[in-house]
Amino acid sequence: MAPGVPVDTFTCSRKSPTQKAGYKKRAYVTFLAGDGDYVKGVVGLAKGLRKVKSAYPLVVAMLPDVPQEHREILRSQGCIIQEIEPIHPPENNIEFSMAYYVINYSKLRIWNFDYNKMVYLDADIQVFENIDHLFDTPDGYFYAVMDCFCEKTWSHSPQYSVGYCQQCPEKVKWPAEMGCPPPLYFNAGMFVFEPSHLVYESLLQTLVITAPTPFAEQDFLNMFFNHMYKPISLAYNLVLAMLWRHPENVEIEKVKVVHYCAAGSKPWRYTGKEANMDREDIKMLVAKWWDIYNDESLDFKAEKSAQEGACSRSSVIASVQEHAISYAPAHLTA
Ligand SMILES: O=c1ccn([C@@H]2O[C@H](COP(=O)(O)OP(=O)(O)O)[C@@H](O)[C@H]2O)c(=O)[nH]1
Ligand SMILES: OC[C@H]1O[C@H](O[C@@H]2[C@@H](O)[C@H](O)[C@@H](O)[C@H](O)[C@@H]2O)[C@H](O)[C@@H](O)[C@H]1O
Ligand SMILES: [Mn+2]
Repeated sequence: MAPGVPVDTFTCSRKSPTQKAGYKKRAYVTFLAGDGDYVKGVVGLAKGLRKVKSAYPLVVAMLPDVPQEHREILRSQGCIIQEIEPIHPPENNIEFSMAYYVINYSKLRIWNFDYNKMVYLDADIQVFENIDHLFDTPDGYFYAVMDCFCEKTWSHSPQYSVGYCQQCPEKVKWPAEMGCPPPLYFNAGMFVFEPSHLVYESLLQTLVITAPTPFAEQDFLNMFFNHMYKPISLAYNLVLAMLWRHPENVEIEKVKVVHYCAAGSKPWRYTGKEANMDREDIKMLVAKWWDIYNDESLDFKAEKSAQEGACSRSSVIASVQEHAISYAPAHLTA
């Protein structure tokens, strides 16, 4: 029998110099797959976070099919590249709302990252005001913004068939004969979470026994985290369709984060031809995205960061700034 190993061999944990007691490893994280043009979204996001002087880095969870050239572009913009392997859903004949959603299950790898708290942002998101205070939300919850069921992409759902939307639950009430209304449902383009190897294992074990559904990993995450989901204000993830579906819920001057997820709204592919894309507010938001993308003063400057060192001015400011987190209005969390 092998000689007993002293118990304390397993209990002592050697901390790296930066991992001092109480040090919280935090970062924004996005996801990049394929050799297409979403890399422009990540560049825009990296520059947007720099423009608002975020104190935290942007990690890119990257699939193997991202070309070397795109990796270099993102490294040159100060992104931290974290290679991940794809995650495919169980064998199925489901028709996803968008065929490419099948690869979005790979997002689940971020739960296995070595950070205490992260803010996930899709690559088609732009941050126009500093949201670092989200890292100070109380632990133990899954923070995200409530989605809308009114777009045609939801035509498969019972909500869409009865005309019900959680954004206006009183407008068309959920029919009593259909039982309880669906649980609050978040858009998975932006969320605040705590990576955990235990949760990661549970996610993967649950995934293999869960039949895929039209909104792929977004549906899966809503099911998995339903018990700890805490809705936060639309200001943190303006799903563009809200502008024409629920304008009464949108205070555009308070919006900090814009999610270019409506059909035809990806700024780097924008033509203005799809439905609603000729709206003045859409044109303004697309132009705002391009202003940041084209602003060379926002390009990453390695030497400047090195001089500022780890404790950059913005990280000191971020650590002392107090911010009230605006949660979703009460009527939306009934
Ligand atoms: O070819 C693709 C498609 C999607 N994505 C990533 O997957 C996320 C989710 O896809 P998308 O934002 O298009 O979904 P939507 O929010 O529009 O439904 C994107 O933001 C990207 O981060 C990617 O990297 N390459
Ligand atoms: O893989 C499923 C995707 O589902 C979500 O996008 C949808 C959703 O918001 C619908 O409600 C809208 O109608 C639709 O336009 C939009 O594309 C997430 O943004 C994305 O990150 C990803 O999880
Ligand atoms: Mn998106």
